[in-house]
Amino acid sequence: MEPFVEPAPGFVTLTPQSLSREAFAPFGDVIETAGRDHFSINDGYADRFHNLADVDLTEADGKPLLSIFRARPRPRPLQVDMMERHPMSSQAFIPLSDTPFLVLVAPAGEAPSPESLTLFCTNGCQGVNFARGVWHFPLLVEKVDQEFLVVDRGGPEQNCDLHYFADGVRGVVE
Ligand SMILES: NC(=O)N[C@@H](O)C(=O)O
Ligand code: NI
Repeated sequence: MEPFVEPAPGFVTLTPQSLSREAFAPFGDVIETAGRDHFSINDGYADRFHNLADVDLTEADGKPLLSIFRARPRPRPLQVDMMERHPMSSQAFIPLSDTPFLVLVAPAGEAPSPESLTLFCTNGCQGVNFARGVWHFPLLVEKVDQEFLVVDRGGPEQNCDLHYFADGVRGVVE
């Protein structure tokens, strides 16, 4: 797959905003228990926070996959030179430790511009589910390796489009 090449170099410094269900709604779901409906199960010995994300994995007989990613911190300042998307499915990242991480996204649709990037920081108790086609930068963990439960789609199709900016954009957190 030939990567897209952004015609005009962009240069933005990205400042993270706190992740919230409302702010992230254009990009997918926030996976958390705070403020979410739940009901008692197992004779009262557990609460079920039910159906927290739109898990969209069955396009063209896709197979739901459950994996663990161990992400390592990237050098800072981060040169954001690309974004990716999955046109056939959603992709969820649920942290296995209560450590904040960064989430860099752009709306689904045409190739992202530097100006269309939005950077979030989680509170350590949140995961995210990228809706189908939403542009995102690969996992951005802060200072230490961090593991995530990942729920995404398996199948023979090419389900990962890459978009490269012309000269990259600098930013994220120094
Ligand atoms: N490459 C891979 O399996 N995962 C990416 O899609 C990602 O968003 O981390
Ligand atoms: Ni991805």
